[in-house]
Amino acid sequence: MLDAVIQTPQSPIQPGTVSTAPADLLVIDNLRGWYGESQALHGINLNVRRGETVTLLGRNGAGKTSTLRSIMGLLARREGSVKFSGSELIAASPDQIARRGIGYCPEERGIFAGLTVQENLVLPPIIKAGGMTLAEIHQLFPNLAERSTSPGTKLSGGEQQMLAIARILRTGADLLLLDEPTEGLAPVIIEQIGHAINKLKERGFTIILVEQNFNFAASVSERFYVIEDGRVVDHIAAAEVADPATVANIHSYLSI
Ligand SMILES: Nc1ncnc2c1ncn2[C@@H]1O[C@H](COP(=O)(O)OP(=O)(O)OP(=O)(O)O)[C@@H](O)[C@H]1O
Repeated sequence: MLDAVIQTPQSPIQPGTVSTAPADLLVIDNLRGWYGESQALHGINLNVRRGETVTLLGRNGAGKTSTLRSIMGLLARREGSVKFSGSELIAASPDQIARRGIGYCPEERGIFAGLTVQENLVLPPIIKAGGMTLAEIHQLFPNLAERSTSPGTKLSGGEQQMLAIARILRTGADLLLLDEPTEGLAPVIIEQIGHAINKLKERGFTIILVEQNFNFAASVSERFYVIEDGRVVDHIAAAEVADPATVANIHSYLSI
């Protein structure tokens, strides 16, 4: 575990500097974000390599959702640097960011209740080649194929979550931001979501996950960043999670 220096096996990063490793799909440097006058992010530094799944851990109010929203340009004011595929996005609009290939699945899922599963699924525009076809999405989430004509109001929480993820897979986005995909779901559904995320990893998607469910996060992630008070305070590689002392430390960060 690393406190003062945040680093990954292939691309060491000193705090406040930007990695230049070619495999880094996303590099965030000293990201600060505000809601009105209130500052939520005080200097986030992290990097995500192409094909990796990285989880942001931390207590309620630590700044995990705000980090995802900042990546998408959804905070009214943000400063610092967010580089995606080498291009700076800090001044880009949410629309421009989505068109670059970043898909956001918010905690509240945002399913349109009056539309059917199929209508929800085809609503977001395809922004670039390489997205999944409807047949591939139905293979990944068979429940959605069965519920194709059901209105959003009739879906279970698990089905809504599957639909929320499925919607961004068609668009051609290659970086997926998933905010608490297991929240409020039964263990059997969480298992299905985990299975789907592992399939997406196999397909080469890069994923940033926000999770309170550490056991779930550990089953799909290569690395973890711990966020406290709008800053990254620790970085943990999956291999370290085998160490009970590391797990105890993570639980202390999460107050569980
Ligand atoms: N819309 C908002 N307006 C004002 N302050 C906000 C807003 N959303 C979040 N905040 C504040 O920003 C800080 C970070 O919140 P954030 O939602 O990013 O935390 P989190 O780690 O995702 O926690 P949670 O799991 O509770 O969502 C908190 O102090 C929170 O109160």
